Amino acid sequence: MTNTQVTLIQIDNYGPWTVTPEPRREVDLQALQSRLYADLSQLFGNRNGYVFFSRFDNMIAVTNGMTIDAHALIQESIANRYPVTISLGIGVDRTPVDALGQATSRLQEAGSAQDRTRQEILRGEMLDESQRTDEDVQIAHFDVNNATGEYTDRLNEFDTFIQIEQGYAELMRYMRMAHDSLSFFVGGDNVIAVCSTIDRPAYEDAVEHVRSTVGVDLKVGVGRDRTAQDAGMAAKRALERCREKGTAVVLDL
Ligand SMILES: Nc1nc2c(ncn2[C@@H]2O[C@H](COP(=O)(O)OP(=O)(O)OP(=O)(O)O)[C@@H](O)[C@H]2O)c(=O)[nH]1
Repeated sequence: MTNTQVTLIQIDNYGPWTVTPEPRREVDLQALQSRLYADLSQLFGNRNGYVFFSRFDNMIAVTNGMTIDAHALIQESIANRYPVTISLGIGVDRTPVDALGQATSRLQEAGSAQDRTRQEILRGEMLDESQRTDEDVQIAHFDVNNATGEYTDRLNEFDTFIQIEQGYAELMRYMRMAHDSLSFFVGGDNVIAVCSTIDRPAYEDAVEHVRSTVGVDLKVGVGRDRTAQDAGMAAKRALERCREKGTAVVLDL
């Protein structure tokens, strides 16, 4: 049974900051957002967590095994290096969506994302060490079949992007609605889903749903472990076995 610890990362009062004292250059905001994502990816990654960029002003991390002190250190490190601060809300639940819901409530209860006085909130529930098991995190790594031959080598980059994004949009909605799971585009033709306890037929249904709805062919490798990093690596190895065996779904559970 999965038990996911999710951290919502929110830049404090970012909207007003982007236009104070007047609108800041968009290229500078893009550089700030991508550097912040890169740093958070490394800071959480060094502690076996995964960070996904979602909207960049908000990011979602899977943080099983990370303590409140580890979160506080990351928060301090960002405040020391950036012109903005971050708030962190943490939740734990059987499904990733419910864990994110709890993490979100912690921040919403503390005030608005655009409240000048709501800064560097650090609140939430953490998995107790004694509760943790090797089944806590289930990660599915989805990949478009032959994206290079079908799209990259045939279409211009924008039309390729539309195809990949359509597959992603359909998959993220399906996994959210049918399985309370969170799917994130991670570049190229890859989507990583943080899942609830899902079995093989459900993954087969997800792949079939995306194929029949938007015509994008996927394969998926699934892994499970104590941390996002270990489950994610197991998923990548399972995806390689999809390639070797020519099958759509390989579970390493
Ligand atoms: N983020 C991320 N990107 C990847 C990964 N593997 C491949 N990519 C990206 O995805 C693109 C497509 O690579 P593949 O999925 O290996 O190629 P493909 O043409 O779809 O071939 P098959 O997947 O074997 O059917 C690559 O050019 C990379 O940009 C991965 O593990 N993570």
